[in-house]
Amino acid sequence: MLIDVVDISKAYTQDDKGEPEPVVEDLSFAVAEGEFVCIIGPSGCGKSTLLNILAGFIPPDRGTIFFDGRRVNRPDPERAVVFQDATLFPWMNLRRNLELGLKAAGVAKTQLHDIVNDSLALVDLKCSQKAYPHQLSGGMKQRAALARVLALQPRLLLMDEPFSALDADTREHLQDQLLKICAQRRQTVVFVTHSVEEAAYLADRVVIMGRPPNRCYATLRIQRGLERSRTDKKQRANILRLRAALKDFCRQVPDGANAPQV
Ligand SMILES: Nc1ncnc2c1ncn2[C@@H]1O[C@H](COP(=O)(O)OP(=O)(O)OP(=O)(O)O)[C@@H](O)[C@H]1O
Repeated sequence: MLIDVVDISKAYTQDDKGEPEPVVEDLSFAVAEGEFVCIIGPSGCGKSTLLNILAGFIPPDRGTIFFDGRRVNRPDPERAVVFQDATLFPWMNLRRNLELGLKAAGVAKTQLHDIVNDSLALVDLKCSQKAYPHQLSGGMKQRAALARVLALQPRLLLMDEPFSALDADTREHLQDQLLKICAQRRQTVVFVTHSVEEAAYLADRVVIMGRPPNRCYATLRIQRGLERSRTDKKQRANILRLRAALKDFCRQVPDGANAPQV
């Protein structure tokens, strides 16, 4: 397994005097190399917290994350993150934005040109390399943010609702582009989304997180035919199973119960 999440828990204190409120509790799952795993769950259930722990931005209070057998305890370009808002530097054109991340990662100057070209080509943005962020549409900015991260050739791509601010057509186009890139690179992805349809379309497996205080977790393997479809019978069944699991998870469940595989 590329990632092993072992019994992690995280609590936050909302003010200085209050008791820490658990956000993630005793969560375990694993992700294989090349697998696409989506995380879904109701608002506030700790999806972004989990992603930040996987990225090494924040430590869990208990439990451990292993990445390729090594304990995760700090951020690393091997585990790159794409956020909901494309955080591009507005005073730099696209090419410069991509170069900056590569320079910070210590990539040699002689390699920059080719890596940036390849990464922009992957997301169909080579023609816009001289454009500044304010000259790009929302979808183009998000593709640029993806290109910047792909340029680093991360072994794990962590994505926090990267397409949620986009219109439906752009979103579907980017989903397909991402899947194409993942197939080309055998990219491992952990992708947070609110959308059951998005999770069912993109994921090989979905981790479902329940709502506090009585939380539980389960994983669901997505069933599909040879071709991915947004509408076929298997896909409709996946969506229904995910919806049913989420509905269950938003209800009160027995304290500490860890749900079985859905
Ligand atoms: N740094 C922090 N300090 C205190 N509380 C926090 C902090 N970060 C998150 N929280 C709280 O932890 C809970 C989970 O937040 P998180 O953003 O992980 O949930 P989420 O499932 O990603 O939510 P959403 O779907 O709405 O984005 C929320 O109640 C939030 O207010």
